[in-house]
Amino acid sequence: MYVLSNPKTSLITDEEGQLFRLLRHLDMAPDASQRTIASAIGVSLGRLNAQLRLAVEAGFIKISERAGPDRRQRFAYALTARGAAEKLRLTDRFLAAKFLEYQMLHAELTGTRPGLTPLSDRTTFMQNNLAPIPELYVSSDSAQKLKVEAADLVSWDLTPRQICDLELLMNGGFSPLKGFLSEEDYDGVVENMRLADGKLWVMPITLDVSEDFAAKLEPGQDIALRDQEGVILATMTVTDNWTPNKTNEAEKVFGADDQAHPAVHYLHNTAGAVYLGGPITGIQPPMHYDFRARRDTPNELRAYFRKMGWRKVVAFQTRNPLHRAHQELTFRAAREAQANLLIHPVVGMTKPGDVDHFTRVRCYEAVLDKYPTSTTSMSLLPLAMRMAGPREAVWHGQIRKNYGVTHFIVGRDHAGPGSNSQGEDFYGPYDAQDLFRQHEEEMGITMVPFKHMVYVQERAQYEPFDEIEDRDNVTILNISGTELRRRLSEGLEIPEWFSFPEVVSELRKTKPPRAQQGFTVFLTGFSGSGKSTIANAMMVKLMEMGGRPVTLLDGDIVRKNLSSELGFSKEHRDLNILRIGYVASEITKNGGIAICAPIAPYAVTRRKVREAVENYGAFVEVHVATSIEECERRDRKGLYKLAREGKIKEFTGISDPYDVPANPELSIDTEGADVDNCAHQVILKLESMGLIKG
Ligand SMILES: Nc1ncnc2c1ncn2[C@@H]1O[C@H](COP(=O)(O)OS(=O)(=O)O)[C@@H](OP(=O)(O)O)[C@H]1O
Ligand SMILES: Nc1ncnc2c1ncn2[C@@H]1O[C@H](COP(=O)(O)OP(=O)(O)O)[C@@H](O)[C@H]1O
Repeated sequence: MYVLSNPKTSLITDEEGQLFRLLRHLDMAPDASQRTIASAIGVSLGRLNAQLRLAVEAGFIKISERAGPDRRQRFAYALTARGAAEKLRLTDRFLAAKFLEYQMLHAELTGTRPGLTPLSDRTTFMQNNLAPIPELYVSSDSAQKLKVEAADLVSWDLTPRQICDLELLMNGGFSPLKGFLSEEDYDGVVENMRLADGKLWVMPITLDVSEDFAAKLEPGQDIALRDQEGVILATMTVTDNWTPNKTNEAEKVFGADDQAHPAVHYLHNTAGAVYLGGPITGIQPPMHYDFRARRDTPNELRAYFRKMGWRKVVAFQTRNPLHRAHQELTFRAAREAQANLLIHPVVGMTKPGDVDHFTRVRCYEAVLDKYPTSTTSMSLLPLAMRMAGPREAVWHGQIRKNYGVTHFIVGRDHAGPGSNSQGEDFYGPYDAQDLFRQHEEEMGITMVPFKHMVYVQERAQYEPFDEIEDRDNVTILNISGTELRRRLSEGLEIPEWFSFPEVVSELRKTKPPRAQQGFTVFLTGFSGSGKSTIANAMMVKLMEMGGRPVTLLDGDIVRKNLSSELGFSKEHRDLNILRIGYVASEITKNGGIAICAPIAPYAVTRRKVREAVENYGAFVEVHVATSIEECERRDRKGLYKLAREGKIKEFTGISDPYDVPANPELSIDTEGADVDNCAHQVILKLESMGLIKG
């Protein structure tokens, strides 16, 4: 048994010291022989043997037999996931002990008390924000070994948000966290923004999984964490496994259990029911193929600041394209703090509906040219935002501190989630600044607060709104995010005082005016109501106009090709409609027009298709509202007769349900109008929605 010291005190026992040296050596040089290890860590062979035995018993290392003639090299030793976690824990304690030792020695030599800032630079050790920060990765040799070992473990396939969280856990961006929160830490964070040991931490970073997955696990079991391609990124020792009270989490962390808040919506609809907690052993970072040169870990940024001699750095967090107001704000912040500037945009996950990060990074690169090159830098942060306003601001500050930044800009409504279900703001415009201020000192990063910046036409410059004394005598201009989106979607002018032409041109490329974007027309109604006939007429009219490719996904045609194996049970109909929805959303995403004409009898499924399409463009639901009597009278295919005779089962409108659309964009009465007129009604609707130009 190892005698481990009390983690609350900084003293380290001899045994811990030896264990640390052993684990460190095996991390750097797995497979070394006993002789090499003994000489590297300075112990006798006999003593090493005893140590190895203890470490194997504790599950920190594993022994394998090696083929070969040399008896002295018969065994190979390598770190296990548990050993790697133990090494990380000891590393922290070692650092703390060494710093304490340093401080005491410093105090003795300089006659000062420990904890005081040293009197002269000569005796200052490396500036706090520039010293390397502990990561959770093992060495690349050990990673190779652990990967093989982890292949036998139960695996969890990480969600996109968990991949973002894991990357920042592993690279030190979420320091002091060493893994996904334990239940005790989670409770502390939710209730009073502190970990169980009292350290400030405001955001629950939890590994949410399904109930089925959680039920398979034993306490203390190691699991492999894989990315969406199945690559093992880390292992985790599951120490905690619990069902959280999500309502309480929503109220305490996000301010209300209101699903208009994107993170609350995620919590209830996307996150798994059970949380797992435990330490992480990092094997490799998630792979990024985009903008690799613009991505830095906390240690890489710290090294960059060291190299550049940047002692003070002010960071600007953003999830939006930079416009002139932001540039002015960042200039002023850097001037006020007399610091260098880091543009630190989030490229992990932001608010649903935001401009995608590919477009944004191209915009940032265009704006970067307008800053003095030697004073400003840009780096991309793979964070999954929660839009938690005040708590999010503090979290952002802690993360930036880990990245070596000394100052942080907090503006109006920092990380605001928009309006709640009553149409009111979730947080006050300066709540984030207030909470940040309360914790600023403890975090060790200084806030640079900013008020709302507006453009004063007479002086042709941006000014903080509440500092404008002659407010009544000048013209104040401002374009809100909503107004900007409207102008972009309608192809209207965006003035130069608002944004840089390069940025506007990038945004226009990604978000062309509505009349050039893709969209989906979704016709629904009984069999024989006229869906296919109207759809065909519309397709011809749209093709005559030209400009965008038109694809018809008719019920019959889809059933012949995409869904040939399906019948007419509820499950099969839903599957059929979701497939149509998926294809339509892809067409819409790529700028085409999709016309769908299935019966689609279920409202819930139609709603899912709407949501999928609306991620990329407009969804126009058209109810072809021909009565069942008229459809039966027409009985074009003779199916109604068969249905009445019971020869076709589950026939929509006869022996199967149809949910009449409650709020379709258009409802057509085919009994009082001819086909051409019905198709024309749809065309007029598309025109009124700005989707086609008249
Ligand atoms: N039981 C039953 N109920 C409804 N319809 C039936 C059934 N059996 C076969 N058909 C024929 O299949 C066509 C409907 O397929 P859909 O893919 O549009 O249906 S659904 O949306 O998946 O419910 C439908 O074509 P349309 O007349 O073009 O609507 C029918 O011709
Ligand atoms: N105004 C109208 N719009 C569409 N179809 C109509 C109209 N008036 C009569 N019809 C007839 O109704 C039938 C509709 O069949 P179809 O388009 O195949 O319907 P669905 O695709 O909904 O099953 C066709 O025979 C069509 O000529």
